[in-house]
Amino acid sequence: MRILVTGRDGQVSRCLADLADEGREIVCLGRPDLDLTERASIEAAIAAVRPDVVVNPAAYTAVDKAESEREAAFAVNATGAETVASAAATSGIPIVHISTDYVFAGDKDGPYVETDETGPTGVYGASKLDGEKRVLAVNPKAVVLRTAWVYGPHGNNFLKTMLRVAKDRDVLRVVADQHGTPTYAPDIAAGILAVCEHVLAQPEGDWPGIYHMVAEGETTWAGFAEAIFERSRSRGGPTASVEAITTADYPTPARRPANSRLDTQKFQSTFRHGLPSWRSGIDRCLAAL
Ligand SMILES: NC(=O)C1=CN([C@@H]2O[C@H](COP(=O)(O)OP(=O)(O)OC[C@H]3O[C@@H](n4cnc5c(N)ncnc54)[C@H](OP(=O)(O)O)[C@@H]3O)[C@@H](O)[C@H]2O)C=CC1
Ligand SMILES: Cc1cn([C@H]2C[C@H](O)[C@@H](COP(=O)(O)OP(=O)(O)O[C@H]3O[C@@H](C)C(=O)[C@@H](O)[C@H]3O)O2)c(=O)[nH]c1=O
Ligand SMILES: [Mg+2]
Repeated sequence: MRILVTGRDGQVSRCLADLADEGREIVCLGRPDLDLTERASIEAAIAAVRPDVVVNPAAYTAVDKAESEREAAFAVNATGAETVASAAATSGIPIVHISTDYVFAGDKDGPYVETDETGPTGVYGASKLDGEKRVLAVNPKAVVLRTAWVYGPHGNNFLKTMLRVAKDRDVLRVVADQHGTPTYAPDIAAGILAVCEHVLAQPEGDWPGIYHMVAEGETTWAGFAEAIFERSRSRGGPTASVEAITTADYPTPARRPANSRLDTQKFQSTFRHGLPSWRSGIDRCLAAL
């Protein structure tokens, strides 16, 4: 199996690269070689690599900055995603596209299922939602995987921010009224691989569509921070105590959903694969750092 992955230094791209082995070639290409805003660079990459499947985790992911850079966010997350999907479709190649829990408004009581109404609260979520629709419209062999709260050893994420800030401070104020599921990037990469294998094993199967793929369980950002510090402390790493605050106490340019828990039943039953608990990723991440 040969997989073309967009982006080279992203959290998920790097973890996919780590899964390459004999019989599984994983080619990660980023800017300037592959630029989501340059159709020619995508076509050239597909022609050169001749992949069995294309995976698209590259994205504009700066949630707050997107509020003032709407065009840049849509150029990558909406138009760029469409371009990757349509270039793949031209060669009859399936695409696995990565999306986000931030497509939801967050006012549902329970976990969101794939058929629930969307309603992004910010520009980033809106651009990702537009990307999902475009990908599904232009490539009949498209899988859209919505994941959430990604953390891992590579790149920037909430876990690394917490460890960094804890070096200088004893108490961190963290919002406790946004509910979701931290998901470890290497587990996301393994999940993507399971999807690729299924798609190639059953080319005519009934798999195209949207799926929710997050770790087991749920927490809040404050709960995640507490768990990070508990595990870090026990390993002799940086630690701090967490003061639970509300979203109103922590003003940001972009509004985040209060609830972005995702139901993963459809993903698990279709692809016969489940992700480990969000907690179990923390120790693995600290060990890898
Ligand atoms: N991070 C998170 O918490 C979550 C992420 N997601 C989604 O998961 C996917 C992976 O996220 P993650 O790995 O964290 O993202 P990162 O922010 O770690 O990486 C994004 C990558 O996209 C690349 N990129 C940006 N613009 C372009 C472009 N025009 N052409 C080519 N590459 C580009 C970046 O390159 P460069 O390094 O050069 O900037 C970077 O390598 C994304 O689609 C994201 O929307 C979903 C839920 C949560
Ligand atoms: C750093 C920090 C953040 N927060 C809050 C702000 C926010 O509500 C929440 C998370 O902050 P961050 O900016 O790290 O996370 P954010 O950029 O919102 O993360 C999102 O990224 C995109 C790409 C996604 O797709 C989402 O799934 C999600 O992971 O924690 C605190 O309360 N205290 C703090 O010290
Ligand atoms: Mg952020």
